[in-house]
Order: sequence, then structure tokens, then C-alpha cells
Amino acid sequence: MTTITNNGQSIDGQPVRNATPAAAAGPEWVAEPTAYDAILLAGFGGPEGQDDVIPFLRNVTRGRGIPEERLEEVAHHYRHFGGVSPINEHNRELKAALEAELARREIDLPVLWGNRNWDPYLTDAVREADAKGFTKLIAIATSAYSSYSSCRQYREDFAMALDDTELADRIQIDKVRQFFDHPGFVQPFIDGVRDALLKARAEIDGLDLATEIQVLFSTHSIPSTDAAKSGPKSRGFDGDGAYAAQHRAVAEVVMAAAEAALELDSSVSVPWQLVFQSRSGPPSMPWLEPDINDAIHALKGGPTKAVVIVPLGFVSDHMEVMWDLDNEALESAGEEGFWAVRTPTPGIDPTYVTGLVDLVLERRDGVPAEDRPHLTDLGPWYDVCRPGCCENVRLGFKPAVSGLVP
Ligand SMILES: CC1=C(CCC(=O)O)c2cc3nc(cc4[nH]c(cc5[nH]c(cc1n2)c(C)c5CCC(=O)O)c(CCC(=O)O)c4C)C(CCC(=O)O)=C3C
Ligand SMILES: [Fe+2]
Repeated sequence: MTTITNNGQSIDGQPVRNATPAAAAGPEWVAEPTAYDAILLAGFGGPEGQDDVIPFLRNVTRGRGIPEERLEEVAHHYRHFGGVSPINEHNRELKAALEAELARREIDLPVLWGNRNWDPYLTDAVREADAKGFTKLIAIATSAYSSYSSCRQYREDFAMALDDTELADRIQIDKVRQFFDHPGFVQPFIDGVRDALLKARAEIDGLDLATEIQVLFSTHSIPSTDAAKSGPKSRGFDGDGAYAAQHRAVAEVVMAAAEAALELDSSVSVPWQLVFQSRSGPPSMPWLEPDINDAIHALKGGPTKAVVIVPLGFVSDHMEVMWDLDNEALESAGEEGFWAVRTPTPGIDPTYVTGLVDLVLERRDGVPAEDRPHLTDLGPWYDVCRPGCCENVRLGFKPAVSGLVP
């Protein structure tokens, strides 16, 4: 078994990204305690009928140079499910679960919900906040890692919503830290990998966990230029930036915990790799690789009999999980004759929901860094993003909230 590293050791043949551990990154990244009026649950948004599909895709891809063929392909994924993404329903359920958890803990914070790309929009949530007299919002974005698409774009869209509603001088939106290594987010993945390994061992006679199974941690591919810019410059991430380093560090933690739960001999480590999915953009533009399907086909001819697919980059079973994993990746595994399962996303797992409430409270109360739960050396992540953190070189500078002003 390997340990979490920041110091250039190799993890299962994958290069390790050098970076300053959070503890050494300076004390200034914990924000002052703040008396918030409400929580803003910020979702991606998705279509809820055939007529929504094209307008939704236009919203997502505005100004992004996504080829027309890719849009048609993605529209087909949605059409296959009646034009409905389950993501809005997931966020309704998450909102209800957060409200129940807040009530249980007697915390008086209403939850407002708004999406980046579909109704209800962030502008609706901001107007609702104003109508109710709320001026200080703490946002939870349904996205755990650092990158343009998974962090900064939410912050830019908050700024845009405040601009569009002309409420920027009345309403403040802060955002909880990226929670990739918060135990509430990680525990459901640990449980899922443990259960999958137990199932594989029970169903495949004489399975050798040290050689005959591969755990594939899958996340959304992003353009390599976005990956390189993910995380603050001062932390010194190289290569594919904080985005890749965070996923690798979390995967390490998940594997170590799952192996411990199976009481494997300490000499046995279960093979795993980080893979990417759902690439778009023109073929000429480099995105993070390997693609999950290529990675599965590459296992052909080796000792692998079984694959465990872990949707590490996602918080719920939305379209990227239902189509790209449950449809395509499981089919790729079938083509190679591999036994395969896909493990759950956090969804509304009570551990995850409790963790999200804890993330809000640590901001409200200004909990010091040393008391903040985190499972990797890379965290606990920043309350307030640094200038240039997760910037998008293709789209250029756009104003964002919840960060230091350059
Ligand atoms: C890192 C990341 C996450 C994880 C973090 C997070 O969750 O925020 C994520 C989530 C999601 N992505 C989603 C859907 C789409 N993403 C697209 C396009 C893109 N995603 C990107 C990155 C990410 N995406 C990028 C770099 C692009 C290229 C265009 C651009 O630079 O923006 C496109 C356009 C067509 C296409 O190119 O595929 C669609 C339709 C849905 C909703 C699913 C549903 O409806 O159930 C969800 C949760
Ligand atoms: Fe996406």
C-alpha cells in the first residue's frame, strides 16, 4: 500500500504532482466567521423534457467552441432518456435532505437553489434571496474539485447573476471550500469500492485481488490547459495541476481504506488508475487522458478479469454517469469479457449531507485550519480563491466572487 505523497514518490507508476501541502500554504486562507442568512445550493442544471434539450446545450456551450457533431451526440444521450436529465431531481432531493439535516441540528439557515445552466437559474435564487431580505449567502456548488469548470465557473456565474439582477451591492455570495477530500464526500466512495471488491471476491472463484482486478477512478476530462491552471500558482502544482493531483490523492485514500476494510495482507495492493470521460471540444485540442473506454480496452490480453468503475469526479448519478459510465464504459468492459460494476455516487448519502452542513458551519464559525476535516495532505482547501486560481486561458478574465481581487 502506498501513502499520500507530495514529495515526488511514484504512485502505482503514475507521476506525482509536486505541490506545497495545505498546512504550509499559509494561514491566510481561512476566512473570518460570517453570520450567513441562507445557503445557496448551486447546481449545473439539466433539461426536463425534449424541448429543453437544445436550449440547455446552447446555455452550457455558449462561446465554448464545442463542435456541432458533439452537440448532436450529446443531445442524443438526453433524447434517449426522454429529454430528461435526472440532475434537477437530484438537487431537489439534496435540498430536501439538507433542510432535514439542518432542522435535525436546529440550525436556522434556509436553502435556496439555483442552477448555472437551467431553470431555476442562479438569477432566480438571487432574486429570491433579495425578496426575503437575505444579504449574506454561503454557496455549496455540487462540484468537489478545483478547475475552471468545477470551481471558478461557478464563481463567475455567481458574479454574473449578481450583475444581471443588479444586486451586487446588496448581496454577498461566499462559497464553501472545494470538498474533494472532506470525509463526508469521500466515505461513500470508500463504502462503494469496499462493497465492489467484496462482491467481486464472492462472485469470481479464486480471484487474485493483487493482479486480476482493476479499480478505474473516473472523472470528467477537461482541456489540458485548464488542468494546468487548476489550483493556486503559489502551491506549485505541475503537469495537470490541482485537478489531477486532488483526484489521485483521493483515490489513494479510497484504496487504502477499502483494502483495510477487506483486511488484505499488507503486501497486497489492488491495482487502480485514474481515467477520464465525457471529453468534448475539437479533436485538435488536448484533453486529459486516458479515456475510460481506451483504458478498459488496453487491459485486454493482461491478467485482468474484473473492473470496478468509480465515478470519483461526480456527486450524483446524472447524465455523465448514466450514459458515459453505465452505458458506454460497462459496454466496453463487456466487450472484453470483464466482470464489471459501477460504484455509487454520494447522492444524498447521510454522511455526505452531514458533511456539507459541516462545511457551512466551519465557515459561519471561522473554524481554524487545524480543526477542519480533510483526508489528504492537499487539504483542507481554501475558503477564498487566489487570483489566477483555475483561470481559463481560452476565455480570458471574467469577474468572480468568493476570491481575492487581483
Ligand atoms: C469538470 C466538469 C464537471 C464536473 C464538475 C461539475 O459537476 O460541475 C462537469 C459536470 C457536468 N457536465 C454536464 C453536462 C455537460 N458538460 C458539457 C461540457 C463540458 N463539461 C466540462 C467539464 C465538466 N463538466 C467541460 C470542460 C466541458 C466543455 C465545455 C466547457 O468548457 O464548458 C456539456 C456540453 C456538451 C459536451 O461537450 O459534452 C454538457 C451537456 C453535467 C450535467 C449532466 C446532466 O445533465 O445530467 C454535469 C454535472
Ligand atoms: Fe460537463
